[in-house]
Amino acid sequence: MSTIAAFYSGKSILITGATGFMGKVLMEKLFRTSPDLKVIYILMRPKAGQTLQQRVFQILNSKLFEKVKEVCPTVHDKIRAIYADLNQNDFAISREDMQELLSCTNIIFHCAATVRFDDPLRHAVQLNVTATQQLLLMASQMPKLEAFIHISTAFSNCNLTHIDEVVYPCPVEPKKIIDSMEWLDDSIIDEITPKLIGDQPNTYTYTKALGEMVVQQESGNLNIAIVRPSIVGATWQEPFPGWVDNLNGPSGLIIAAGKGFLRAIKATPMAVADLIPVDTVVNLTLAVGWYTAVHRPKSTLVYHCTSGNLNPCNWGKMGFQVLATFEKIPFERAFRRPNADFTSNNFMNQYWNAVSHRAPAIIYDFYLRLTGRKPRMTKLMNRLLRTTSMLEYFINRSWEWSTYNTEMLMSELSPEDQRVFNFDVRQLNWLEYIENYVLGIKKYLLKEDMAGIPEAKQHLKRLRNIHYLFNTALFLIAWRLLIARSQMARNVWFFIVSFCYKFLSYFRASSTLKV
Ligand SMILES: CCCCCCCCCCCCCCCC(=O)SCCNC(=O)CCNC(=O)[C@H](O)C(C)(C)COP(=O)(O)OP(=O)(O)OC[C@H]1O[C@@H](n2cnc3c(N)ncnc32)[C@H](O)[C@@H]1OP(=O)(O)O
Ligand SMILES: NC(=O)C1=CN([C@@H]2O[C@H](COP(=O)(O)OP(=O)(O)OC[C@H]3O[C@@H](n4cnc5c(N)ncnc54)[C@H](OP(=O)(O)O)[C@@H]3O)[C@@H](O)[C@H]2O)C=CC1
Repeated sequence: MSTIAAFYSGKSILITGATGFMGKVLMEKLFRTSPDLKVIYILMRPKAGQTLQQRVFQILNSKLFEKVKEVCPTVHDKIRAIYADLNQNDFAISREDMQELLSCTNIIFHCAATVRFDDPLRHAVQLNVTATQQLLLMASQMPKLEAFIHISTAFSNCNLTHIDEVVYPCPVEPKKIIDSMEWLDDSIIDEITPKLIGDQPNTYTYTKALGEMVVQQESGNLNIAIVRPSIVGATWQEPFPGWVDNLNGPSGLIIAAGKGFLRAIKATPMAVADLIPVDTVVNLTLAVGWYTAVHRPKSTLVYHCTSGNLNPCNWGKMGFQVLATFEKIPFERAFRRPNADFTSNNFMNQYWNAVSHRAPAIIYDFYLRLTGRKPRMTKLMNRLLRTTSMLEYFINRSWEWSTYNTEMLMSELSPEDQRVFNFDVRQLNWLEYIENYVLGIKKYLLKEDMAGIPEAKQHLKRLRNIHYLFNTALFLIAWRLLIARSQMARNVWFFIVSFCYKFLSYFRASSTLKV
């Protein structure tokens, strides 16, 4: 039996962010491999009109949990949803719940965070720094706690190009930032944000770096580890390939490209696309939980969960494979044919934005207005361009992450654990993975039926014909205008026509001779 799976049996595990992308996969794997675990406490809030119980019910009834329900029929009873809002003092947890958490918890996985790049600094600090500090305080009062695993990001130090598995100091102490958020008003915070974040690209990476520092400074006697995944993508293998349920990272852009909205993006084709499947991150996280609790390393170990140094793939190859997959598995009701191009030149990027994004949106909105409908394409396009501009930082650079700790951990695992908790990305076949990723987006995010593929292909053919017709008409109009204005263009035109005529005459004469 797997040593790691056995370790989690009988344990009470606390997870923050369990309703998020990574949190769900973490819970699924825990229940599937250690069905005898005692309980999983999930700190969560009601959302979108759903109570805690409704949210849990929805998660457990999703496709992701189908296998779990076979292996662990009592899964409903083993989840304890605890009302908590990480934005509030003491997380607004009731006294009884707090008592239970403090006295029973064995392992903590802290996944909750705001992952938005444009969150106001105050909010990002509250969730990614202050909440981490409060959770550590709670952890320090848990007599049975064996390990605290903090999920950070490989980009928390993306202002560096070579990143080691260490916590780097931040220019301003996290405590000072937390204190200042209490008395500064929003307008001043907005004004000083660019100065504070310095060479970090956004408030997300900045606050994740501060969060790591808090973890290191306040670790006390706790057994703590930090896991740093890079760009987390759909599942590779488990519980099945291609599962994804949110638009973060590449997923949103793959949809935009597949639906024909995204036609060009400023990206460096040779830059490393450091994508990592979510099930790989979860496997490493569970292995880290076990190792930290059992081996109790003297200091806080950082584990990079990245693919670039072991099995690199670049954005050019990834983009090509995404487009190739659209040929086989097109998305339904595309706006234009999928044909996204990478450009590393600023001027060309502006040009394509005007010609391939804004102009078609304006034309389409004009058509909607003419037919008495509400225009919406320009708004959607502006949103897409804002999103691409925010992601540009990450697709035009390459980073090198050292993975000594991660490799050390791999060597510590038994062959059975290496199989059950596989995080060796050298075995990943990118082409197959990307194809499954696109398929997963179609099935689980867009909820499109596979039976609709022939109709989607027909639709793309129609779009291609419209495209050719439109281009031919445009060319003829431009040419007609040119001929009317320029003697030179007229001469070229007559030369081409007479050349074609001569060629045709020669061709006809030679074919008559043969007969
Ligand atoms: C050929 C192709 C090549 C592809 C090539 C790809 C390259 C791709 C590189 C990526 C590189 C990242 C590298 C960092 C890796 C980390 O460590 S960070 C973790 C990942 N974090 C992210 O990706 C967050 C990025 N996103 C954001 O920050 C914000 O969404 C943006 C980009 C600022 C956009 O904000 P916004 O315009 O205000 O839009 P927003 O309100 O968020 O959402 C618009 C709509 O989408 C929905 N939505 C937004 N997010 C979600 C979600 N997660 N789930 C479901 N619905 C959502 C909203 O509900 C909303 O719908 P409506 O309410 O309008 O109906
Ligand atoms: N996705 C990625 O590409 C990467 C993610 N990471 C890290 O991995 C971790 C998980 O990310 P991911 O799963 O993708 O993120 P998601 O955005 O999918 O999930 C975030 C989770 O945090 C919870 N949360 C947010 N605010 C609060 C709050 N005030 N109170 C209670 N819970 C809250 C959310 O709950 P709710 O459902 O109620 O909103 C949700 O469960 C994060 O720490 C992130 O920084 C690191 C690298 C890349």
